[in-house]
Amino acid sequence: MDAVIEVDSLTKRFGRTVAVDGLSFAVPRGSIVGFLGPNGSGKTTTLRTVLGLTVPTAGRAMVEGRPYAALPEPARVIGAVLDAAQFHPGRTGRDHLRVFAKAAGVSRSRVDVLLRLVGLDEAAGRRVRGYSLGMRQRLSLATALLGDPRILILDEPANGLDPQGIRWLRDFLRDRRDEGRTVLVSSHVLSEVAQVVDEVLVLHRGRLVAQGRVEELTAHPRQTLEDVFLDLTRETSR
Ligand SMILES: Nc1ncnc2c1ncn2[C@@H]1O[C@H](COP(=O)(O)OP(=O)(O)OP(=O)(O)O)[C@@H](O)[C@H]1O
Repeated sequence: MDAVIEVDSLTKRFGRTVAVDGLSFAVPRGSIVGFLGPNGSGKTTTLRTVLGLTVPTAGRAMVEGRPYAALPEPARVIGAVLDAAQFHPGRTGRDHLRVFAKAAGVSRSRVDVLLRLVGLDEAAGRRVRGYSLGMRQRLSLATALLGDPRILILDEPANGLDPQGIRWLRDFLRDRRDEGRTVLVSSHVLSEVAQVVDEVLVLHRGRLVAQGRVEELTAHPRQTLEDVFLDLTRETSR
């Protein structure tokens, strides 16, 4: 397998909390992988480690064979939407992207390409303070794509989106995959991503409890992925 992300025996402790507990997995190139688990199961911590934002207690996370910090042109390799991005409310969507494009050494012309791609071209001249949550998510996605990265990491991108927004997001992810990109997308609500993912990783209390293609995990014809997920992550209160 041509793995673009490899997590190897990763452990992260915060004081006495074990957020990630000996986690290993690989993400194949050109796939959409769902990173699933209930609240507090360690998804964000893992994704932050892949992006070099959290230092592991033990183990490692590699991107295209190197730790994030050793990537020669990280913006061209991996783009991320981690949490509801912070936008300057008085800035227009276009200005927001221009500021980030400049910082990333990306040409201004790419800003308009991306605004069209995420369907914000008409709203680009409006201030972000008037944007809906869905529009902010689109702007975050455009920001993550500035460097034309081969890999996208999205932490709970469907949070707060309405059904149209979720459908738009699914189509958007499929289109990125069909361009040959790899997407690792986390969610604690399985139904948001079940239709679009090629594979899922199910996390529970910092450990991998299942990994595989959706149809492999739902061996029984009447069993849905939701059933499997709930079974695997029962007694989740922590
Ligand atoms: N900076 C931190 N300091 C202390 N504890 C932390 C920190 N970050 C995460 N944790 C703890 O580590 C555990 C895993 O958290 P994490 O955010 O990785 O889970 P998650 O699966 O992303 O959850 P959610 O779906 O709620 O975002 C939780 O118990 C959390 O409280």
